[in-house]
Amino acid sequence: MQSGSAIIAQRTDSGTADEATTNGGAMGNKTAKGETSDTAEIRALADAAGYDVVGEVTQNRVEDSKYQFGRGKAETLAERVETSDAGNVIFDNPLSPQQTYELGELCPDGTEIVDRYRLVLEIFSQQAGTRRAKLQVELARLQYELPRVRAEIRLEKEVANERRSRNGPGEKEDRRVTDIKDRIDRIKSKLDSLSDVGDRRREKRRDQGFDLVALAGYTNAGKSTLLRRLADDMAFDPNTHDDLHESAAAEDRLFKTLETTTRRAEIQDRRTLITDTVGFISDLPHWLVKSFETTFTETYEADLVLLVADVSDPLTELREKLYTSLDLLDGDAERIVTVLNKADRVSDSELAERVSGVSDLALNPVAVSTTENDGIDALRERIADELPEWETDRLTLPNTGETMSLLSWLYDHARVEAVWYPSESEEVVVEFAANSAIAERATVKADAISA
Ligand SMILES: Nc1nc2c(ncn2[C@@H]2O[C@H](COP(=O)(O)OP(=O)(O)OP(=O)(O)O)[C@@H](O)[C@H]2O)c(=O)[nH]1
Ligand SMILES: [Mg+2]
Repeated sequence: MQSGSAIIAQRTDSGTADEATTNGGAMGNKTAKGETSDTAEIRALADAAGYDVVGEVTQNRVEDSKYQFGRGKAETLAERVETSDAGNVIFDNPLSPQQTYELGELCPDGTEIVDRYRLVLEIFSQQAGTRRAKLQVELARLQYELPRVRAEIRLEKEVANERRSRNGPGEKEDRRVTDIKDRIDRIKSKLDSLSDVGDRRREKRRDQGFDLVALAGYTNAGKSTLLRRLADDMAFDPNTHDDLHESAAAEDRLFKTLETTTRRAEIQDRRTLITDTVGFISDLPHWLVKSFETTFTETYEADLVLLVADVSDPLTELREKLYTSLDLLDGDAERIVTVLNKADRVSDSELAERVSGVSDLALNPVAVSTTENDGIDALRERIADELPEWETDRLTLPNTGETMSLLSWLYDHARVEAVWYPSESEEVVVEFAANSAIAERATVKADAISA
């Protein structure tokens, strides 16, 4: 038995986020009157894409191959669309190309049939701001289209064969497929070159003594808000750090963040760069997740991942979201600290219940309220604890100008613990702690001075 649901919706004029925003409470236990929790997430997604939802139709039964719903339900849906005068039907589940076609035939002329994947693509393309995000969305869209175009060609061929037509679709349609494939290849190679840039940038940042922290988690968990809370207000040189932005946009809306934003934060005495990433959601197809690979790479290659979750979600939902997030992180992330955010929305006993209820998924989670600035200091301590240990090193150098400039380089890139000038010698001794890249470079520099 599978449950299917569809919502009937109307595009708002602007199609933009702001006007369509309701609170993200559209999810889970916070459902408004008249909507079932079954449709909460698809409603929130529709809202994020700029639709006004005017009704819903749900059914519990085995999926029907023609309409996804059984015929009776599909007809009810079509009638409801007719009377509500809405132009869109949005299915929570993916639809096959045939189902999309059949539903289009059944509903009033001009009704747009949208499924979950297409809806997510719509949101993504509205949100994509940077070149990389645009390319990723375009890649996802082409990958969505490819099997559909293939199916369309198959259907056309069948129809042509039935009519015994001699001029059935041939080369021309095949070209539609090759066109899409060519575009996919081109976009992939562009993205590859952009991710090389990302690799080099990450390398360089480690060399500069930064620890890399990534924020990950379900959409609307509060990642961008937390980034702003943790970050220093320091402006960065846009020439060397072209993905560092003053702000990470936060809004109570699904998929607000579609590209990575990195900001600098001093955590205890560690200089970190914290990167905000695209939010997760369940039931996303593999190709869609893959198209955001460059975003995920930031997460995999970070020294530490903060997995943010909304602790005010009911326990089952919280568990599902954590599970989805961990699954997407795919065991690749080395160190994960789970942050249970929005603690201000639950009572102490509810919080305790959630913490013990997720103990198999999240060991020692940190509960915080980002908006109330509660628990943030404890989180900072925890981050500092979990970052890879710094090496402690001692260098003995001649007391020269070159040594002084190495010393000032160390002040910039490491934590200088002590400097002393042993009497009876013309030497300087410096003791410092640093990440391995910095410690290695310091040794190389010191060797050059002593040689
Ligand atoms: N009550 C409460 N609300 C919070 C807290 N932290 C964030 N929020 C709200 O949650 C909503 C979502 O926050 P974002 O920071 O945009 O969430 P996100 O995880 O970046 O979302 P995506 O970019 O879509 O993945 C916003 O309305 C925030 O104001 C918190 O500690 N308590
Ligand atoms: Mg965000």
